[in-house]
Amino acid sequence: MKDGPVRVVGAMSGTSLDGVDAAEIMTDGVRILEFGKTAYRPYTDAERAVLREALGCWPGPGLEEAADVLHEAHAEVLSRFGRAELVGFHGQTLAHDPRGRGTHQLGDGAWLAERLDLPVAWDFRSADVALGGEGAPLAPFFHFACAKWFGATGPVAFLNLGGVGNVTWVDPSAKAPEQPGALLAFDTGPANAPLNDLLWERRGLSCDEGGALAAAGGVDSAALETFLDDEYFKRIPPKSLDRNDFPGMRGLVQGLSDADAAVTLTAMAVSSVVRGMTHCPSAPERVLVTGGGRKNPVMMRMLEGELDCPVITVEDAGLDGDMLEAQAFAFLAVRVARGLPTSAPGTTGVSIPMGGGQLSRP
Ligand SMILES: Nc1ncnc2c1ncn2[C@@H]1O[C@H](COP(=O)(O)OP(=O)(O)OP(=O)(O)O)[C@@H](O)[C@H]1O
Ligand SMILES: CC(=O)N[C@H]1[C@@H]2OC[C@@H](O2)[C@@H](O)[C@@H]1O[C@H](C)C(=O)O
Repeated sequence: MKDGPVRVVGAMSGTSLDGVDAAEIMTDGVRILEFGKTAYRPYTDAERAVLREALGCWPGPGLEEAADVLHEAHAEVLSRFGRAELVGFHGQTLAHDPRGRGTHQLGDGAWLAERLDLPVAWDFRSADVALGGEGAPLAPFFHFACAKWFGATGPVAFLNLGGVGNVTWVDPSAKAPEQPGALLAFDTGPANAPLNDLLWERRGLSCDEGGALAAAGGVDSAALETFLDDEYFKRIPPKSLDRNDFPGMRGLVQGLSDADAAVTLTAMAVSSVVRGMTHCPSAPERVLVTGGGRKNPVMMRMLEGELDCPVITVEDAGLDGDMLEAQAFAFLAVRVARGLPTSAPGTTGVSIPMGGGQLSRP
């Protein structure tokens, strides 16, 4: 790849299974020069059902239909961009068990490279897991570049409220993200996934739009306490989660009305973030919220009430909270192509800073 900044497009299909986000940035893999075009390709209900069916599966036969759905959705959304130097393709996490069977992102970057006639960086997580890391979260190196981009002067935290929640504490005075002490990142707990699953099962809806159902309910504090007793919250980070790692959550809200169950699951997401923040090396000056949960006013109000530092959205810092993960995998793609590290002891717990990912050329 030529030296200096390049135009790169990243694509992410997240754990909430809503669709594919894609975004272009101009970067040298260290600094963000410019944010560019973005695009979103929602899954149809039928496509989502195919992907849902594949959740929990490890590589092997039987995933052809899910792979077709994923590949075609990506090919379509990525065809909306002008010619880029490189594509970053996260794929769809189907299973994540870093201390056991590994991590599995559905999607073949070599196929996509042929289809788009472009180099594709992909399989971002497995090398980190193979070297003893959690394989997630990986957005933190990009969060570091974002903090530099908007000129943060003191520690800040990025909080992603997707299907799963994750936080990145950033010290923007560090020279590089792989420098010891620059970053601490980890998954906080389940965020929107259990809420979406509840709404889907009970009402055939994809999410609690605007937190409307939660706003009408009351938190069941016994269920919340039981949830917070889980040993995950005591574990020292880095640590990561699979989408369905808290299977007992459903049972905890089973006997509750729809509204009480929704607000209790919302409170569980928020309380796990609040617990998580106690692991940060110092109180951040601000928490910048990204991901779909920032559009849920009940979740946001609870966070503001429970965290003792200002809570803002990433938009307040000039960023795009719908596209941050797609942009992250564009940024990481350039780091993969240039042999730069993509994870470090503070982000995935891997023993030394390391570069993951594969690069496939057409
Ligand atoms: N207007 C809204 N009201 C309530 N919830 C919303 C709204 N918009 C989005 N969400 C929630 O945010 C989710 C999508 O968030 P996001 O796109 O950040 O998840 P993801 O990227 O798939 O997940 P992850 O970051 O775990 O990979 C939706 O499934 C929904 O639960
Ligand atoms: C294994 C996996 O896909 N993890 C996702 C998931 O969704 C949110 C959270 O759990 C985070 O750890 C990660 O995604 C983001 C993009 C990351 O790697 O930073």
